[in-house]
Amino acid sequence: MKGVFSEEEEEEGMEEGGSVTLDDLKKKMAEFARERDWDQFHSPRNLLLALVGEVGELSEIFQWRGEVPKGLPDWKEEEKEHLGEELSDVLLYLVRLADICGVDLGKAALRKVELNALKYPVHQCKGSSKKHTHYSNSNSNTSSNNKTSSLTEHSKNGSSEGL
Ligand SMILES: Nc1ccn([C@H]2C[C@H](O)[C@@H](COP(=O)(O)OP(=O)(O)OP(=O)(O)O)O2)c(=O)n1
Repeated sequence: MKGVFSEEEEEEGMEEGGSVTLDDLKKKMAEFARERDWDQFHSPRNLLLALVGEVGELSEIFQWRGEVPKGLPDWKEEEKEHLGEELSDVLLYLVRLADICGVDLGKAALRKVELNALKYPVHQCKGSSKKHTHYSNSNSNTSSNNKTSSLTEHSKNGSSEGL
């Protein structure tokens, strides 16, 4: 990875990946594209297609292997390295797509986690992998409008500060 990170970034620990933020990746991708005069190619549609292509490459790694144990204990180092590369391609295109579309991905994802928690209340779905529609008769917060207003109420109560 030498040469990819500035001295400052290496000191901050970005080289080790420990403290990398979505904002760091967004800036890296913007710089990567600008340096190559590739902003012209990084349109929403192109980035979406590139993202889907990389999801396909990621899927190929697992294709035909059957279920694999968590942590991938039997995989060779080079197989895990390859997996890391494909996961990264997906993440990088996703971060770039969000940036080009003017979406704050970190903020949107945190908000989505809150919405998910409202859609899947612990007391209703603990230990069950059923889709939220399974609970829709007993849960009035299933329409998207209701979800949003519930989230707003939730935020007002101070449970989702900063979202
Ligand atoms: N127009 C492009 C082309 C590439 N990349 C960056 C983002 C991805 O992280 C990576 C994708 O590069 P490749 O298209 O070469 O795909 P792979 O790295 O998967 O290589 P290959 O398809 O040979 O397996 O490079 C980019 O930002 N914009």
